[in-house]
Amino acid sequence: IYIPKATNITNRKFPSTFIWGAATAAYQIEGAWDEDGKGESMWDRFVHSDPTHIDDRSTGDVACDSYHKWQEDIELLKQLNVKLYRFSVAWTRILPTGYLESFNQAGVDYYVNFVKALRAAEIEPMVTLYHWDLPQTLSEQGGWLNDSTADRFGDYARIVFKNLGPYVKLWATINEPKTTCTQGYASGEMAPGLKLVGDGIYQCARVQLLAHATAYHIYHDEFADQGGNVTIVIDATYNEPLTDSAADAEAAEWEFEFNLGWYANPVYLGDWPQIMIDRVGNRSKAEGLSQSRLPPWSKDELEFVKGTFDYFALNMYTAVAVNAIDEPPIGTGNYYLDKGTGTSYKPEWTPSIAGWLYSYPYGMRGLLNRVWSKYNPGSIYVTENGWATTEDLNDQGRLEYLQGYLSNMLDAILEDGVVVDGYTTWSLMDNFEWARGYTQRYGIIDVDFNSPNRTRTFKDSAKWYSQTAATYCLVDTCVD
Ligand SMILES: CCCCCCCCCCCCC/C=C/[C@@H](O)[C@@H](N)CO[C@@H]1O[C@H](CO)[C@H](O)[C@H](O)[C@H]1O
Repeated sequence: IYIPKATNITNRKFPSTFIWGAATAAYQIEGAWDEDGKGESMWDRFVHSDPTHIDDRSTGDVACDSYHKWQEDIELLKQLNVKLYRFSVAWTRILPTGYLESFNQAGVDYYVNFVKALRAAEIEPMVTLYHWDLPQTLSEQGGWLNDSTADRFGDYARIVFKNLGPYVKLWATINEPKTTCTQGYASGEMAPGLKLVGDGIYQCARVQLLAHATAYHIYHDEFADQGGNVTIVIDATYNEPLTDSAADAEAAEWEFEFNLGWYANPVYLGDWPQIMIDRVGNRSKAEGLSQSRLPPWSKDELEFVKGTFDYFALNMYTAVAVNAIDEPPIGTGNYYLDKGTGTSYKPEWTPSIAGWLYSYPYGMRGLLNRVWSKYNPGSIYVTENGWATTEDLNDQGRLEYLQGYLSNMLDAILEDGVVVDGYTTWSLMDNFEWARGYTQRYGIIDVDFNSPNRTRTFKDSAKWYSQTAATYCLVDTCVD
């Protein structure tokens, strides 16, 4: 793949208050899948039950071995000059079955030691409570289709808040609920591998939002004295109309609402986006259903979910070109048909080795502006942003992607007045990339998965990022 040089990189400095960071997730880096009392998660079951679920037949059983190498990881963060580390807690280390009776002190001790060590290194922990590794026991009872999973999530969140809370000020409840619902409960590409693209996909969204709100209220009702901030992590694309037509502009708006709005609207504004209520409702009715496949909220639920944010956590990687299409035929209910849009990528955007990820740096500025003006969140953290490559220490393509996206982020901050307080690049190091196994690398630090030691080596992008985090400058020399 030819990757052109990024152009027009700003030589202005980031504000001195901006926080540079890196991100990971428990299942993708920890390994030690059954050690020290940890229970089985739905990802453990997914990879073990059928190796063909994963492109290279690999697992996260060992991954980066960060469960044992966490002190080394903190040294890497220090060398990177970052002041923020976003990582996730494995639910099954704390509650191996998801139920309180299975409480595992060793899991709590592990993470308490970890956040204490981060603080000692002057690195702020940003803790994600759930990054896709649901306890298998709960998954067998319906997982994110079962309303009671929201209560189990509350039980788990309370334990983590109580024990880690003295050391943590930034919390994220659930990572990318949309990806779980679309790929775990609809395409079946991710755990738990279900294909419920008509109704389960919508119920999954509802239960995850209830779980998020449950944790948010527990924090603010019971642990307000800790003074931290809680939100949900939502992933989004920048949706650019394919052409200048009014129809494509409207389609891009629908695409936005059926993706980001699906999760952000209930939390930031209240209720599902109106276009989803209308389109799924009308299509459900035409299918002869008595109720919309998009489950309506009760009045109490609406109030419970609305306003459950202290900042906006945004995962942003790619842009998508959107076009209007003829109304899809009524038949079997399907989220993708409900959406009523066509998606593609523009030829001038640069492809990565991941089929879904194209580089269009302006998309970062465009999306930040949209999120800022639509949801008025007060503060945004970009909690994931990164580039897929094969294994390569000379990752100039990643460096240029990050430079371009961060340059546009700075334009949003300085030119447009968007408040972006911090950034955690995806990822600190190469890791288990879900259904892609180890075939796609997102780390700025290389991990040698063939060595028992899981040797870590700075790539070119990590060298550049550590300089940037130290100087607040994306190029060699900046003006103040
Ligand atoms: C002929 C062309 C057809 C084009 C079809 C276009 C379809 C557009 C679909 C856009 C899909 C965007 C999906 C984006 C998903 C990401 O936000 C999500 N995968 C990111 O999740 C994080 O990914 C990281 C790297 O993949 C990492 O794995 C992390 O754990 C995730 O949180």
